Amino acid sequence: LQIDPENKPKKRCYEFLRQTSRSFAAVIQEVHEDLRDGICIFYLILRGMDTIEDDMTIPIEKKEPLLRNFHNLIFKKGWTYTESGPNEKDRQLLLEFDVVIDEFLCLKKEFRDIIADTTKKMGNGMADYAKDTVRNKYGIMTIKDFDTYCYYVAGLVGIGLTGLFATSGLEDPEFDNNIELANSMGLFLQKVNITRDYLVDDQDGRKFWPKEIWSKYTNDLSELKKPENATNALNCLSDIILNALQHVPDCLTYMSRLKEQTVFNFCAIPQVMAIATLSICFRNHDVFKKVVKLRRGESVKLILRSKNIYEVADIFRYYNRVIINKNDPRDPNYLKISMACGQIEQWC
Ligand SMILES: COc1cccc([C@H]2O[C@H](CC(=O)N[C@@H](CC(=O)O)C(=O)O)C(=O)N(CC(C)(C)C)c3ccc(Cl)cc32)c1OC
Repeated sequence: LQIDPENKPKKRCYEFLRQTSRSFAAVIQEVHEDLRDGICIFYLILRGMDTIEDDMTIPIEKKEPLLRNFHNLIFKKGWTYTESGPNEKDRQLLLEFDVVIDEFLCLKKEFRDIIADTTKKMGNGMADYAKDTVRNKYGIMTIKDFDTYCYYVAGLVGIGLTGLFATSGLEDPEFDNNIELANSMGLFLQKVNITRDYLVDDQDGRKFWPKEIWSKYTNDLSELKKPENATNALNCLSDIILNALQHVPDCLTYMSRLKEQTVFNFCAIPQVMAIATLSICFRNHDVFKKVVKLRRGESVKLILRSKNIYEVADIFRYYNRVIINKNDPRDPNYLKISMACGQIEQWC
């Protein structure tokens, strides 16, 4: 029997975690030990699938079965993926994916079932979108489409994590019934990322902003970045931010129901970063010139403050006010924005 005293595979998984996302890795490492490994492995499996979905060098004939089959591949000891493109950010993770699989197989069965079920649904959703040429050519069409896409890539993560929290015993077993709220946790984060990443996605030729929104302001999403379209660009930006803001009450309700401190921090930190990012993006033309990022000092302050629902509600109220103060009566979305912010103000 070969015992690995320091259990190197597990260490290696946390090294991958640190490589993929420094700030978030630190938050995961603080999570209660009954959930830490489950969340770390879940995160790496999702990262692996996301890397395959993002890799434009993989032909759809190979990508589709890979994604649809990923929930089985995570049970295949020794499996790795060696054909990902040269510039793929997480190439190393896929090259050593057997390490992730070994750790996944050590998780308790309830965790394996939840992770495998989430991976299966997400893999099929990603495959459906990857092969849909209409969407690839014209991007996401309707707001309903937008919510469906975000459900597959982010809502399912919130729902899967909620299952892990409930199964671990650290949160209410009934916590599992907050499917809608868990979905909102994912949709809010994903929509903020899609809003912030306008330029990066435009440069990669990807259109995530739904046509039902941008077609009110331009004939082509890419045109919004031109200086002569600045007014339409800012009003379109308000429209998609309005869409994201509608998930905030659900996210606050979800967080108000969490009991365990490290689970709360793990959930709250990305949410406060998201509302801060969204408020900085609001009516900020830099969104069409670069990737708008929070200053380091502000992020650190937010991380230190997100300790309980009162502090988190305070933070949401503050950034909500930033949006209200920047709201412009000449913006066609002016009234809807003030209504959405009014709702958030009320919740807080
Ligand atoms: C209850 O639900 C959650 C509770 C806590 C955290 C997350 C969510 O937060 C990170 C936070 C994160 O990864 N932040 C990045 C910042 C960035 O992406 O710009 C980072 O800090 O590097 C995030 O963004 N995503 C990616 C998706 C949104 C697609 C799910 C994510 C991916 C895998 C996992 Cl296991 C978790 C999350 C939750 O998921 C909804």
